[in-house]
Amino acid sequence: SRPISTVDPFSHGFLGDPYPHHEALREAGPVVWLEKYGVWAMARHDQVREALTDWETYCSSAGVGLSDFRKEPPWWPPSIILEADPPLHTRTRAVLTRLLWPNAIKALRETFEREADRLIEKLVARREFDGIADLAEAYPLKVFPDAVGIPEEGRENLLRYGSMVFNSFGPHNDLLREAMTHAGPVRDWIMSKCNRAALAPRGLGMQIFDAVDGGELSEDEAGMLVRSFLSAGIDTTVYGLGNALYCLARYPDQWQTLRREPNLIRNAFEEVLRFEAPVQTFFRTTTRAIEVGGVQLGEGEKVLLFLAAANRDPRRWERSDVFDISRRAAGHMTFGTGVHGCVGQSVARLETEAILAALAKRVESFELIAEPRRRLNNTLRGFDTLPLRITAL
Ligand code: HEM
Ligand SMILES: O=C(O)c1ccc(C2CC2)cc1
Repeated sequence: SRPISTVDPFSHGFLGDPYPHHEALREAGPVVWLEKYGVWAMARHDQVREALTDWETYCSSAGVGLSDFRKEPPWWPPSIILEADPPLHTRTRAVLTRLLWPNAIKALRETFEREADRLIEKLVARREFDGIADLAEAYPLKVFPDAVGIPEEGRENLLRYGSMVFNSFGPHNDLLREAMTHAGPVRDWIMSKCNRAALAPRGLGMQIFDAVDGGELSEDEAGMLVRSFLSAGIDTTVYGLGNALYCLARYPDQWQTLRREPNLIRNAFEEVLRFEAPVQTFFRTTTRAIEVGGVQLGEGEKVLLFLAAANRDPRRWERSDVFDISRRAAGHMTFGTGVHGCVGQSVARLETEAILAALAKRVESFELIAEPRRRLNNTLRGFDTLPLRITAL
């Protein structure tokens, strides 16, 4: 017998307030059958970590969304890194790992910190602003596309494309349909940036094409990896930064601790990622029959991994529902883990830490002056608006 749940994890109700549903899924068993979609769910830390680590049993090449690429045509040409298994994945991942290595991040640090200081000085002068439009979107849309080497005009397409990408990992619901309304022009804009002619000479994008000249990639593969940067590198950090601002405004005592101890900034972002994961879920597909917690999974079955539920599993975390920037937050699943663990996490950390450091130098306190509105998405969790007022130091 297998534990069964009738919950719809892509409904507005679930996406709006997932935590009670996560708790129910964790308590139902190590693996639970989701009747609504005919897929398995794993919500406990141990099972999520195990599935992400065992890429041979739980593969990515059938897609990391609900759709099984072997049974229905993918909506986009599959990513040659996210939606690939070794050996293809090993070669493409090696290129991006080298480009985003700590040395590369050091080269970006000065620029990212200068841009953060400039933006925060402007916002402190304004006193009231929207934490999403004026900060969480504005900053990543400036610094990362600059680093990749694409021009300024048309960058709002990056947000539209992110919404298409992250909603496409879910079912054909209203959120996906809404995201796809202008899919054609948005996709054309994105693909127009994924070639040598569109990229600045020494940016991260052109560095991918340098790997072609070194014989590691084909010209087409290089274009696909630039698409990966433009797909993964913006919306994730926008939602992550927005969630950081929300947590620190919602728990002012944590902000006061952080402001007084800026060396906690790195750990504070890790706790934000654990407590309010911007990326909530990903799928895998079984490559063989396997028994989990006494339950038999068949070959070719989709498994929905609830990263955000694993992050609050009381089997792994003390006071798992408490936002505490002093706890050891390492071990959260929000960057994934194993061979597909986020290759851009150093960029994400650099962006968020630069903003938090710029705020800690100038802001005594900040508060929500109205109820924030959520931006629902099949994969991402975060806000559409975050009305903030700050008090300068
Ligand atoms: C807070 C920000 C971010 C979060 C929460 C995040 C989360 C994730 C997660 C969960 C995965 C694993 C997906 C899986 O296992 O199927 C992943 C992979 C990936 N991320 Fe990130 N990411 C973030 C920022 C970034 C940035 C800034 C970049 C680009 C520089 C990036 C590029 C990638 C790529 C290319 C992969 C695929 C890696 C692979 O499959 O080997 N991400 N990310
Ligand atoms: O390679 C890609 O296109 C890609 C798209 C989205 C992500 C999400 C996990 C951050 C990662 C990679």
